[in-house]
Amino acid sequence: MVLKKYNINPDLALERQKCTFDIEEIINIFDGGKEKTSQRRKIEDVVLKSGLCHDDVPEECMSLKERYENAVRKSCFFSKLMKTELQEITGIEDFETPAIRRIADALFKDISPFLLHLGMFVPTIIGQCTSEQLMIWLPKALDLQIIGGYAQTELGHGTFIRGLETTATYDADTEEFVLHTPTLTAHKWWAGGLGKTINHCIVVAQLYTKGVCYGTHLFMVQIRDLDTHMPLPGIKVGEIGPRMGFSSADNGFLGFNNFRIPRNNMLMKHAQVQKDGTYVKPARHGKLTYQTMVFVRVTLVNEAAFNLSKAVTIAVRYSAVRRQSEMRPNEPEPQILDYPTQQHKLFIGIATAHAFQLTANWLWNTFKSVLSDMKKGDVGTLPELHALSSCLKAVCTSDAALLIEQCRYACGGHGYMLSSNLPYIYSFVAATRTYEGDYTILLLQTARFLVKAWEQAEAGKTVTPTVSYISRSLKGEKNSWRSTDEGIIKSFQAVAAGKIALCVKSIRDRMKSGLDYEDAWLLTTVQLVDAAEAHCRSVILETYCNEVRRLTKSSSDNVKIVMHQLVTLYLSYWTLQRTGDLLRYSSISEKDIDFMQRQYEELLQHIRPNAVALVDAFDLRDEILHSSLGAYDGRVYERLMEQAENNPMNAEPVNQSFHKYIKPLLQGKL
Ligand SMILES: CCCCCCCC/C=C\CCCCCCCCC/C=C/C(=O)SCCNC(=O)CCNC(=O)[C@H](O)C(C)(C)COP(=O)(O)OP(=O)(O)OC[C@H]1O[C@@H](n2cnc3c(N)ncnc32)[C@H](O)[C@@H]1OP(=O)(O)O
Ligand SMILES: Cc1cc2nc3c(=O)[nH]c(=O)nc-3n(C[C@H](O)[C@H](O)[C@H](O)COP(=O)(O)OP(=O)(O)OC[C@H]3O[C@@H](n4cnc5c(N)ncnc54)[C@H](O)[C@@H]3O)c2cc1C
Repeated sequence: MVLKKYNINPDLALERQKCTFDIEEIINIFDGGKEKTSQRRKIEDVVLKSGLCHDDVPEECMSLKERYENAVRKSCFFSKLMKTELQEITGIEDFETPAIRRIADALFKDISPFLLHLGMFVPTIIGQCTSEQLMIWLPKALDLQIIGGYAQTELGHGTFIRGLETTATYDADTEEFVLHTPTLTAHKWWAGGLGKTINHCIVVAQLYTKGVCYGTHLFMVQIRDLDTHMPLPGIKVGEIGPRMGFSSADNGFLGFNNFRIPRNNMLMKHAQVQKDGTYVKPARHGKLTYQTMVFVRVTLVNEAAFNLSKAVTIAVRYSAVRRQSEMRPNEPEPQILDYPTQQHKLFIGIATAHAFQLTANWLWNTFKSVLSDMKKGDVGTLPELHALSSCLKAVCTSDAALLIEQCRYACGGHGYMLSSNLPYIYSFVAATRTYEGDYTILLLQTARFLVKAWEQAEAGKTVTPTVSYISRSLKGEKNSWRSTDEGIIKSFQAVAAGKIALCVKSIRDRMKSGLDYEDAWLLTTVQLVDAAEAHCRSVILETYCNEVRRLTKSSSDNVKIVMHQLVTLYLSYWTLQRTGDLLRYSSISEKDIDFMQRQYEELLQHIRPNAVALVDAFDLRDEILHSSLGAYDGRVYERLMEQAENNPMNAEPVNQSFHKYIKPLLQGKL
């Protein structure tokens, strides 16, 4: 749609006058510097001027088939733009640059069928291929001569990768692998782009050679003819059907009937099958084939932050424009943003978007540093990265989904309109809580690491920095509550340590009563998930505080103040959410809790004048927000009416169903 130009709504104009800080300063902090901001804006200008974002009818009014076809059209032209103008004008060659990710949302209100190509296919080639394989596939994939996806999940198994049923059996006579789908439940299911778009696919299958199964490995498989796009003989492929979201992309199913691929199509950076069928196991770590999942989990923390920033921008701007009820009899209706309960719903969204964005950046740097260790042959830091990326992916996507839904509640009935964009944002983020490792499963992975860390610390060994609080707790350090940043973080660490201690005790007690380790673990999993979540909270709180302090060192005082107000709001909010835990594991008193409650309520008032400016500082263009409620000019009612008038349902005054059904019904002739 072409966005009509309106004058700024006077309420929003007044809000912007109240701002106490330089918005540009905060924008630069989150972009990573002035230059990055200007580079991002340049990219956005190119894409927005390209005309690619235009739809003749609103996306939500198209049929599923039309939505898919429209998204393919845009993906192709956007890919061309990335290869040509964007590279030439900005000098940017990296598809994963955050600026490309952000502006992609101006094209796709839902998602691109090419997402998995860039999000998983290319990263898997980079992470799992030998240098020879890389030279064959990477240039083609980057140049989009081949388009790929990542087919791991099956109809019967998603979480339990070791339970996957697809087989890849090596035939030494022909030097080929035979891919086969032995059962109904072995069909690949869900892979993005698989339904209709891609011609290549990374397939995860159980490797058999010389009659022995060596577990799951990755294979590059061409599934469609490059010219006709017809499925190759031996391949059964299609779309799985309508979903809650992801409607403009094509999630697919895939079955193999003894389908042959060359030996060299096994991705052999870590494990190999030699020509005679001899298996060479990975030299360093058994789970290196899971690396793409770790990469995506890291990027999903960023997705949580970005999508939450969109939702809260929409809801805060709307709340500044919307007037409802009265605070005192006969007074004019206030902006709903003036209600403390509305501020309570929304300001935590702003603070959380900051917390997650800074945590995402920190996690990304940790990921890069672990990759560089691994390149040198050191896999020692991988378990901690796995534990961190697992819990952060779980907690950040889950919190973001809840807060986005809260933003929708904050917009009342209008938030329910698809044109608000809140339902799209929610259904996208709700899926991220499940895919790439379900919430519970990933927290249990972190819990496994925490219990091991506890045992190591008990044995007097040094543990990694993110769990060093365990050693302090084992040494008998008692928590004394202080309502400072450091004090609160320490208390949250005490909560995590207390919960891990109880898990360890429960497991041991259960084993003493005769259970084996597996059963003792299983019966403790409710507590283990809880302990991993508590650990994750302490990591987010600490990272957020540290990063704000580091990044605002040379900022103006006003930016320091407002950024720190948000940090304090976040710490107070979580303290109040977790009073039960804190009363149990820290020395917090009822008086302290009263103080935190008052501090929290005062902070809502302090932040209130800057609320609109703070969401403006996410610097999200209207074309990215796609929202009738959240546009920069605040012309909510004009846009809602515009959307209604453009609704294809209103193209004819009387719908044909009246003549076909209603009239005959009215006349008793049906
Ligand atoms: C033109 C178009 C424009 C668009 C452009 C936009 C630009 C886009 C660019 C970027 C955007 C990025 C966004 C990306 C979005 C991507 C969309 C993704 C869609 C979804 C995809 C998927 O879902 S793929 C499928 C994912 N599946 C899963 O995650 C399954 C979850 N299950 C598991 O991971 C495992 O089964 C599980 C870990 C649960 C258990 O594994 P198991 O082998 O059984 O291991 P276990 O016995 O429990 O543990 C043994 C041991 O191993 C350790 N370990 C386990 N996993 C890992 C690991 N990953 N790394 C390291 N170590 C691991 C574990 O801790 C144990 O250790 P020890 O305790 O023994 O020491
Ligand atoms: C939109 C979307 C896109 C996707 N894209 C892809 C893709 O491109 N490629 C791909 O391969 N896959 C993809 N997936 C699949 C996704 O990775 C899986 O759905 C996800 O990993 C969860 O696995 P599952 O569906 O088997 O859930 P299940 O494992 O069946 O989980 C169901 C429930 O059982 C619980 N549960 C399972 N095991 C345990 C356990 N051991 N202990 C305690 N509780 C347990 C879970 O917590 C959950 O509550 C996609 C999924 C979605 C929704």
